[in-house]
Amino acid sequence: MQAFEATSHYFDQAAKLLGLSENIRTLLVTPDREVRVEVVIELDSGQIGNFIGYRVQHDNARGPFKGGLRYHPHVDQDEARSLASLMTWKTALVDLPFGGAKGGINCDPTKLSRAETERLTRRFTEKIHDMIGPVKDIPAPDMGTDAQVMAWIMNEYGKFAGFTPACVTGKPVELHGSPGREAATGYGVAIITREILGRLGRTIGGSTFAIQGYGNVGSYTTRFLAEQGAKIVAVSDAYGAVFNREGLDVAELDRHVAIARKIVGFKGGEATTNEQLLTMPVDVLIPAALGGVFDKTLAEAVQAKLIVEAANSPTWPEADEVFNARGIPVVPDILANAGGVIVSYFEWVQNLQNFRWPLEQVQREEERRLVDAFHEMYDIAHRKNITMRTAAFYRAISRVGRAHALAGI
Ligand SMILES: NC(=O)C1=CN([C@@H]2O[C@H](COP(=O)(O)OP(=O)(O)OC[C@H]3O[C@@H](n4cnc5c(N)ncnc54)[C@H](O)[C@@H]3O)[C@@H](O)[C@H]2O)C=CC1
Ligand SMILES: O=C(O)CCC(=O)C(=O)O
Repeated sequence: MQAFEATSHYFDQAAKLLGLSENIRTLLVTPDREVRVEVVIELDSGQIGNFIGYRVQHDNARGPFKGGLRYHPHVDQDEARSLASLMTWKTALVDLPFGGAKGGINCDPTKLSRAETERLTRRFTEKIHDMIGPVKDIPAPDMGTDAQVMAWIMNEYGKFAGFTPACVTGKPVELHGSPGREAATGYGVAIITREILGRLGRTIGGSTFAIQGYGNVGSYTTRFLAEQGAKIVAVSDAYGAVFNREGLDVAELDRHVAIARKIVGFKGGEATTNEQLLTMPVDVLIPAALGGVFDKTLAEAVQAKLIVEAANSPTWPEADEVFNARGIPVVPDILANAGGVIVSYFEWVQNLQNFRWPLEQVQREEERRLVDAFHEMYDIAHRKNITMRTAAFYRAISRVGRAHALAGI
């Protein structure tokens, strides 16, 4: 099974409950537009570097296409299609006036210099500039990209369209970005974790956590949970993992990562592996790195009592069934990590209005939207006796379906 098939499987589970006809299901599941471009740059060595970039625009019934750009060696058309579809359901679930898109470049950003990354980003923007823009499609950061990459996109896009900060979100705060966007996804994961634990009669302070991935999402999630008294017993990145039964000192860990650029070598815990981290006996397991992490075998070995999907698509459908059968609740990606796109929406609004919101307002509004969406989803799941994932898709599909019906074809 490939990524888009997995996302479509989750879509189908909820679409059946909604009683949608085959034609409407096809309309909702099929991407609107898919672009694949060759991106050729000169490498620092003087050699030519050939890369392939993608942008998939899934659905725009509720507003402009919206979604991140990923720089990673696994990026391909199918992954972009799957992630674009997830963005449609994510923006609808938290009721943003956007559709869904996703894209990226098949490359290893850890092997590119800053100058090479800039040339790659500018050339990719040049290739797709006619399909993006503030009322068409608004990219944002995802794995392997950050505020600097977004600044280059804004600058390159401006060469074609004039000064247009709302063409991309997740920009540096000094360059029309929003306060709170960098931390927004992790901040949201911590809020959602607090809410689900509350529903289960538990607290962040009384729970242990293992977190896979220590990039933007994983590290901010860890910090916000630690601030609320969480015992973080294990974290990992692409190079390895660290474990401390008594709880890691997160401030110390951050000091180590700031210098070493990786978790490996941190003295405040024992070295361990990603595989061990995923099967540790913790209260809450938070995948915050790649997709496709949990297959059936791993799902059977997981000992956590709750999973909060900070990463996109970490769970294959057969693993989802195992978690369900084992009574392990899974908070789905399209809600758990929606804080990022919520604050992207605030950034877009601020850019369109040439106005700046303070951080407190951004965080307050992010929290309100997430808390409302969480309890709405949780209540649907409870009432209909379905998983939180199916309830989330159910709510999102009904909103997108209604928009299509009202707009007409
Ligand atoms: N950046 C954002 O605002 C949002 C990101 N997401 C999702 O969150 C996930 C992480 O994204 P970011 O934190 O932005 O990426 P990032 O590039 O900042 O960090 C990725 C982290 O994952 C680690 N990693 C990579 N391969 C790994 C492996 N095999 N095992 C363990 N760790 C591994 C990397 O070393 C790094 O620590 C992705 O699934 C992304 O789609 C979702 C919503 C918004
Ligand atoms: O902030 C955004 O527009 C999208 C972030 C993203 O790619 C995601 O939520 O998966």
